Amino acid sequence: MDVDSQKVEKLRNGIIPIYEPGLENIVAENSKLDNLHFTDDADEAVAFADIIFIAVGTPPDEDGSADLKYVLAVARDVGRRMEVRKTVITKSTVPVGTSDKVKAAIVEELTTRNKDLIIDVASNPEFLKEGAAVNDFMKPDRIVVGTDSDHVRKQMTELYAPFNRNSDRMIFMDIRAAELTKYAANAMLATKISFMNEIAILAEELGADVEQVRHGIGSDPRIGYQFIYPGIGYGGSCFPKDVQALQRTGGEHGLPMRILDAVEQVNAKQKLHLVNRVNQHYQGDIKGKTFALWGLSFKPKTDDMREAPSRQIMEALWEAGAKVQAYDPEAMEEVERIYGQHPGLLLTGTRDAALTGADALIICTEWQHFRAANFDALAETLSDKVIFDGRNMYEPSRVEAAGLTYYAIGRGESLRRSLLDSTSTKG
Ligand SMILES: NC(=O)c1ccc[n+]([C@@H]2O[C@H](COP(=O)([O-])OP(=O)(O)OC[C@H]3O[C@@H](n4cnc5c(N)ncnc54)[C@H](O)[C@@H]3O)[C@@H](O)[C@H]2O)c1
Ligand SMILES: O=c1ccn([C@@H]2O[C@H](COP(=O)(O)OP(=O)(O)O[C@H]3O[C@H](CO)[C@@H](O)[C@H](O)[C@H]3O)[C@@H](O)[C@H]2O)c(=O)[nH]1
Repeated sequence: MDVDSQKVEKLRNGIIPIYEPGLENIVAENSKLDNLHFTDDADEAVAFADIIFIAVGTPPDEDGSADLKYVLAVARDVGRRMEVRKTVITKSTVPVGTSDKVKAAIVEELTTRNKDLIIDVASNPEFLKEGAAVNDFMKPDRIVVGTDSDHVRKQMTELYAPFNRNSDRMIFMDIRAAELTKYAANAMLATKISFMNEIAILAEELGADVEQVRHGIGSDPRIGYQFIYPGIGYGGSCFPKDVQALQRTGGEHGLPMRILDAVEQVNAKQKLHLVNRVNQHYQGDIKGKTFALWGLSFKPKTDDMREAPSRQIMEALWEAGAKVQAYDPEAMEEVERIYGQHPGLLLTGTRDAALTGADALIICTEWQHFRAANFDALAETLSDKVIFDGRNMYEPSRVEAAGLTYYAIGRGESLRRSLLDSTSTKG
């Protein structure tokens, strides 16, 4: 059930409104098997379901806290319509205490209607990653359920049984602990990224290669290889808003979240790090330059542009009078929706078309498709023979062997050579 009727209509016709690998087949198969129905009619949805998941958006409010208006609207929708006992599960990422608010909103509606029905409200946060959503859902590393009801415990165990066969991944806990678990998980992952980005900047200054450091520390299982890739800052619809919401929650309880303050500050700076390198390379004058830009979405395998670092990078380049020729395998439509016919932006149909007439290349998203690059051809095409790589896609020596200047993130040695190179080119 979605209030966006156009989305519902598309889904009914087998059209997936977002790009998510593997989703189309699952929707088609289960629609065909009559396992899956789409509706914009709340009456129909509430009457049909024993268990109702609330999975609507929780965008940041003006003060950074999570805006609960959509979540509470669903709660009221349920309270206005339920005629028998229901279980309502909060799947949206919501601050601690929200399940109590959801229950209160439902009970208020029931009271208005003089109904005395049992309502169970529980928390079941979602941990999937965009671009890997299907696999993360089918093979979860944990299924967190916050509840104080044996009835819900039984329902959830039965519901998740098909995804829980190999080993028991159900983790039952208190509702408040479940709500906090979601924020703590995202905040920890964002912290790993900002930590690594800070180390990367230090590595640049010290002439060390952060990719070697990453291997060196990731091999310690206490640290692990995941989420220590330096880059141009974390984006997307979750980390930025969830870090902010947790900061806000701490603040409300007189507990400033000092680590998260730093995580956010480092991320904000990191998003402009590559632009600073561009300016440094061109000694502050990029007016009239044309930059090819590969990758626009906030990460590969999605068309999601929410908080994508590419946006800030493009906007900074336009501000300085440069033009952008951009290509992304999936996000072009979304970029067009956001920027319309921007005079500084040309969207090209292929990766190579973005290079035509460009002075330099900037890489914002590490789509697999960009890995196999022909550096000799790039050196021929790019008039200033320079690549600014925000995702450390290539081995610096290979790029430089083609006569290109290569800036990556935290690769001090290559940076040192690049800076020497650009100084000598400019005499
Ligand atoms: N996107 C992710 O990868 C991800 C992963 C884990 C958790 N989450 C959390 O899940 C929640 C949803 O995220 P999203 O990215 O899917 O948001 P979204 O904004 O893309 O989608 C929310 C949908 O809810 C619909 N909606 C709004 N009000 C409604 C109502 N009253 N009844 C029915 N539908 C309604 C909207 O029309 C929209 O289609 C957020 O709390 C987010 O933090 C998202
Ligand atoms: O080593 C890394 C890993 C990620 N990122 C960046 O971090 C952001 C988020 O990436 P990722 O976590 O893979 O994508 P999301 O789909 O936003 O998923 C996160 O946010 C979801 C919504 O809450 C959670 O469910 C997931 O568990 C959590 O990983 C992106 O900009 C990535 O480029 C890095 O810079 N370095």
